[in-house]
Amino acid sequence: MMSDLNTLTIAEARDKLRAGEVTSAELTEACLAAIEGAGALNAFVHDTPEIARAQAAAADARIRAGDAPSMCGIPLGIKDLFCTKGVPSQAASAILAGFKPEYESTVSQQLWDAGAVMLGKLNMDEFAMGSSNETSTYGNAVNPWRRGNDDTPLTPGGSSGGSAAAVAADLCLAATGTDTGGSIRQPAAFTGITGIKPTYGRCSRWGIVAFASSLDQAGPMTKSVRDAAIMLEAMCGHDPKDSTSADIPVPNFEAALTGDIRGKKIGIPKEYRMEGMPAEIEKLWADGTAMLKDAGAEIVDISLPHTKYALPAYYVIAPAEASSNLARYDGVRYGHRAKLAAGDGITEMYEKTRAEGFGHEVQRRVMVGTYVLSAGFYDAYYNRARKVRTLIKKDFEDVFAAGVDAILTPATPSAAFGLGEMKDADPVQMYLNDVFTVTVNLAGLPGIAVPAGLDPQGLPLGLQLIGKPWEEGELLNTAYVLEQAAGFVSKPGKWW
Ligand SMILES: NC(=O)C[C@H](N)C(=O)O
Repeated sequence: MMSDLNTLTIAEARDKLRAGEVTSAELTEACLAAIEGAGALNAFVHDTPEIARAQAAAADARIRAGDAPSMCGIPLGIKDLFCTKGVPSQAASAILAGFKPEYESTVSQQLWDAGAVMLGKLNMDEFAMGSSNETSTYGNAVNPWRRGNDDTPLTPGGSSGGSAAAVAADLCLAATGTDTGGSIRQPAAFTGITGIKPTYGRCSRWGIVAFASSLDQAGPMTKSVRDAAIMLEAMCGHDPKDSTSADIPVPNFEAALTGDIRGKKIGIPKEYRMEGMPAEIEKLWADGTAMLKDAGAEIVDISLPHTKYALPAYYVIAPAEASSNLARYDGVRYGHRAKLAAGDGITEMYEKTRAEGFGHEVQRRVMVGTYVLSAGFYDAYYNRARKVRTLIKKDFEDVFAAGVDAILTPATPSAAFGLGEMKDADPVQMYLNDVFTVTVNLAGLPGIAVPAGLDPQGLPLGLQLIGKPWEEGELLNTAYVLEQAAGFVSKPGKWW
């Protein structure tokens, strides 16, 4: 058996599987062994080796029979936010302790139908609320990257931190993530991997635990842009069970990777040049711009004037929707119910259950959300935020209407930070991580993070490309050009 099969990309593994050079069973065992040796990363929170071995055997039979879709036999990790039938699906929350869904999310079902293999469930921020994975009931996942020889543990980002850590550390070939305000792109950037949030409506949200329904989207987290194209195609498509899922044909995204972006217009938005932006982020952005220019793209300065209102609008709209979505966790239907004292009634049951079951960040969002939706404040906060959202969307529409094909920005305002460094600080500090990513969710656009360089301490940095709605193929192709030009091949040194 070849060694290090877990380090393969999806595309490499697919070609070897089809050529009969490896089996899915071998790939799966390599990943299971890698997971077993990576407890220190706390990336996988429920392993499913029996399911993995059975799916791998079925995939091998399919491949032998000549029926090998691209994802067939590929071992994956699944974010704990996806409901997986009979397998704990807790959204990293104590309130869903013991919850094993009776059904499978549409996205994960599509992956299994395509022959992919489930290795287990991945750590995340509780209900996807956070940017460091520190709000998880399982404790945080750890970034496999370190600053030089400094062994300070770093965050893998959030909320899809377990997915990012697992892919970066080669515990799986790829993973699913979800992105409400940056949860795929920020952890991808922090761990040197690729993550795409497709257009809102591309992937079905059915069976994915809801956080903020008008913003949530699923997407792949992978070791390359090609892998993102392959896996995204298997994840998206119309689903009548989700009314927001779009009935739009799914193209062959891999075929879009021509590497030719000559004549494409790339916009550089001046509002993303924040005051006090670290020099390494400035440099990364300038380098990325030069790479696209060298590849034949036309670089244009653009303005997205309402950008500065995006973060406040997001942190009104997302909590508002969360407070409504999370009302269902009441101690009655599933998950945790608090022990009651004699004389406690239903109100005490709700109060105690929710106080015990939800972590602090989730409680904060439920309170903020309830406040901004309350009768006296609805117009001042929620309605105003919705109007701002419309303006942000229009900023992008205007730029695309003027001929811009894609927009280049940094993915995050910094490299990965130390665990614990921001946790107890002002929550707004944590929210600032999302400053470059939330606009994309508010406007419903596709956005991709591509690793493009290292900071002076050797940590990965990512660039973000934002595309036109439903043009993921074009976006992936531009990202592919950036990836090839940046030539990011670094891997974290193994310490775990
Ligand atoms: N879910 C996300 O996209 C993460 C974002 N940082 C949030 O806390 O809302």
